[in-house]
Amino acid sequence: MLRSSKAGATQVQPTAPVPAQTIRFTTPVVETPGIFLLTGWLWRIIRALVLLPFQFPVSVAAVAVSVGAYLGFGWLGLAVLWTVLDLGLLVWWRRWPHSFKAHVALRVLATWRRFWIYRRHWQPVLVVSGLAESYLERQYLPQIRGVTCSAWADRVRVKLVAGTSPSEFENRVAELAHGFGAPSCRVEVRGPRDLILEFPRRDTLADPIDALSVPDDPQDVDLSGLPVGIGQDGEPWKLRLHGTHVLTVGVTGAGKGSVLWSAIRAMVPAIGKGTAEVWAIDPKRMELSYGRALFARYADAADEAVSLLEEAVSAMQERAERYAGRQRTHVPSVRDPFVVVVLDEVAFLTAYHPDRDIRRRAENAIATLTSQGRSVGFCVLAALQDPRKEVLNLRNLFPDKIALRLDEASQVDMVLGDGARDCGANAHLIDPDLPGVAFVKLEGSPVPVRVRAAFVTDTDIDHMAAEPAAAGVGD
Ligand SMILES: Nc1ncnc2c1ncn2[C@@H]1O[C@H](COP(=O)(O)OP(=O)(O)OP(=O)(O)O)[C@@H](O)[C@H]1O
Repeated sequence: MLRSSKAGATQVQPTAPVPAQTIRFTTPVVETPGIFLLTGWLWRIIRALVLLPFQFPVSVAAVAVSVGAYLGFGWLGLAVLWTVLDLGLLVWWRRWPHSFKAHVALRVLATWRRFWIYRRHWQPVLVVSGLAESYLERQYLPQIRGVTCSAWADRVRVKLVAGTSPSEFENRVAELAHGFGAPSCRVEVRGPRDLILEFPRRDTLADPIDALSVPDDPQDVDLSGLPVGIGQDGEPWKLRLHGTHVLTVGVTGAGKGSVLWSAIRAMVPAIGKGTAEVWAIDPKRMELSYGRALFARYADAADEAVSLLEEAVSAMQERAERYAGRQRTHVPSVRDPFVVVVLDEVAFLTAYHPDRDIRRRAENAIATLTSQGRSVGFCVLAALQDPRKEVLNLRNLFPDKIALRLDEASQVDMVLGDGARDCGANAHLIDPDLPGVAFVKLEGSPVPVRVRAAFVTDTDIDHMAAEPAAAGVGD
């Protein structure tokens, strides 16, 4: 019925000119001659063959030597060659396992994963996640420049399509991780159009870490790099306290206590010698009270805590006055020890306490300590559950921050700075079964790295407290 012209409906072919448009310009379709296609393919094959020895020198050499052995000595020659080669590899593996792992095992693994995981899935994953670019009806994909493997992760070096930015990858870390079957993905920008995608193969931080050993000699305590845990790459996580202030943020049960205690533990020899002091504020009375013998000052009630903070401010100012015009940096000594004010749940004093005067005094003292204490050997190491500005508007006075498990995605950038979540610091996705796992920005690393604090048990604290007590700390 509708097809009938009597019904008043006119059928118009989509490509037919509409009456008002008598000439319609369209792009002519020109068929590519077969010779061009063939030449294109030939060029690619020749280029790949020429580049092969440079890209995979060991594999190409192995194939070339095998072919030579076969041509020269037949099957027997080939069998002898491979037997000798295998025995050589066996001896290398048994005798120098680390070198074998770095030069053989991880390289073979990288080649395998490059082709089997990344090359094979590259186009579908990038197209579906929206990282393929189209221009004049042609599709452009970022290129894989290389894949390397470490003991725990694959690092895929990528050349970006001109005109795109790393933020497009940063916004799709979840899609990439799922697409390549990895637990997470981290983006590291190396230079223009050059970035690395890091895909862990397994979680190296899945098992709790026992309290780390403490050096016997106080001289060996490095206050600018105290070992407090392990990084995802298996290297020690070193926390700087001297010359900075540290804010540790995490929901209840995230493991803030383990960060505080690991830092205190790493300082024990210096505490024993008297070149470092811990002034502890413990509003919950649960976290720090166990190791009271280690602390030069301790307070739990709010008014005492504020007095302690004000005392720290006075001591800091007295030291600054003495140093003025004479000394620009602090060197820990028994006369002028490095003082760490450890503040558990700082919001109790600055936001939750009902007395306005307590809140104001606490905030003033913390602001003074954090803004003036660094160069004269005073450090504030604070723990906090809720990083919002309403709770702690002083958070920007802490140069170093640790993001343990957080409640919301938006809190990641509040703690670690803008763009941290885009780089893969998904602190809000940390497994609740992994207390002590955190994201931190380390010196020398432009992107946050995943770490786990060592777990200091009550027994460890007992042992720690025994030695400095003997040395007179806490009297
Ligand atoms: N680094 C760690 N490794 C393994 N287990 C840990 C670690 N840190 C904490 N835990 C476990 O998680 C529990 C909670 O840790 P912790 O009390 O330190 O959390 P928190 O963040 O301080 O919580 P709250 O704010 O409620 O005090 C601990 O009792 C311990 O069993």
